[in-house]
Amino acid sequence: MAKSQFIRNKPHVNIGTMGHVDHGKTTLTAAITKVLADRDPAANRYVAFEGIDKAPEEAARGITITIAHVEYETPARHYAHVDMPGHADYVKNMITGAAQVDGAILVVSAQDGSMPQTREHVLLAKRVGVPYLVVALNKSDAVDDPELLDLVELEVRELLSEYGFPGDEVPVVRVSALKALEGDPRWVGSIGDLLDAVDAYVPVPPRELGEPFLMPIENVLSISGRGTVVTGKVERGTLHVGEPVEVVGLGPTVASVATGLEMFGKSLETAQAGDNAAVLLRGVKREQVQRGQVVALPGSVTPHQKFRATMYALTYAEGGRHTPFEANYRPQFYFHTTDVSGGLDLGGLDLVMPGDTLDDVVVTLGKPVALEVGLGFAVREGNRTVAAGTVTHLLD
Ligand SMILES: Nc1nc2c(ncn2[C@@H]2O[C@H](COP(=O)(O)OP(=O)(O)OP(=O)(O)O)[C@@H](O)[C@H]2O)c(=O)[nH]1
Ligand SMILES: [Mg+2]
Repeated sequence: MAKSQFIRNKPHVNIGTMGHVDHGKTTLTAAITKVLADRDPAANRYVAFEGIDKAPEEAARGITITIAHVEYETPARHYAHVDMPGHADYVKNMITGAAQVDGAILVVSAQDGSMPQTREHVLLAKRVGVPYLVVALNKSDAVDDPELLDLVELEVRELLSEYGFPGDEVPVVRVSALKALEGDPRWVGSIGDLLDAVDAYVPVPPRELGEPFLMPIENVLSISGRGTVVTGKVERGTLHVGEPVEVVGLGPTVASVATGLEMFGKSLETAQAGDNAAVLLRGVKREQVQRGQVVALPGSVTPHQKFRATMYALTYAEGGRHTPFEANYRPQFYFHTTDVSGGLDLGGLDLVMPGDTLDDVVVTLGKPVALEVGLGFAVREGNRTVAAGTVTHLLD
């Protein structure tokens, strides 16, 4: 299959949209691709609203396109943009770092102002270390009174400052995603202003290119005539076509060689930290690999079932429980890209209240996972994230 080459001629930056339900995150994502495709059709493709949150059948063709990723280019940069489909996914993905972004666009409806999930997302962004936020004051077309817009802007700046972001400095851009999609020149210009603000305000982060290669698997595809392909975001290091890798966690470690690499459907010679890559694995059957494993430099990470950790139990206002949990608690532990069930030894405590921080708990997992000291995880019940933790010592 002849593929065009991915040209790494601009810095690559990962961003995403966050904000309260219905404030226009998906419409804005579509509008950004439209405005950029109109400006530079050679570099950009318009992705309509309907094409953004759902899994396209073309997943098998453009093998790197995982569900919610959209790519686009400004004159300065190449962006991968993630539009989280729902609140629960958002919280889970943020807290585990699965959707680690270099910056985020906080979408706030100018009609409604800051709402509960706006606050919750700002708090989580701070807690998980999203370094930069840019505010899109969306639906500005629907507010006639400029003083009202000023008021909403002030309120958002205060909210940001309350959670430790530089509320006075953060760019706040008044946009209308809907009118920009309809081609209204004034509002098309507003999307341009927003992109300029993102280009200028969100720096290109240092990438850990010298570290051992690691990519948590998000998706597994079998491409007829080629073999098994795994996709995910490269967390660190670099991988060249032809290099050996191991697939680690959840079952026996699988040794393979990366015989092909792609990004957004274009072939790559080298995948590197920050890329949303697809890796073609030589001699691996589809059933041998799964979401939740990692692709790593051989010998660099090992599977473990037992570890010590620090943990923070989310409050009800942060989306956590409103009741404490007790000894013998058996929730799900979300690592990298998947849940594994396990037990929590509270080290003599009887109860953990929402809002508590625990310095030393022991977790025993039902299955081995590729673990390292410093790795973050979420503790979940059903779809709800109730706690967040960090691995401090590996035991077994
Ligand atoms: N007037 C006006 N309406 C808008 C604008 N942007 C989005 N909308 C409308 O707001 C509604 C919600 O938009 P979405 O883009 O689905 O919002 P969302 O934040 O992605 O919503 P969830 O994914 O459900 O959290 C839709 O009916 C949009 O047409 C805008 O700039 N102006
Ligand atoms: Mg949406």
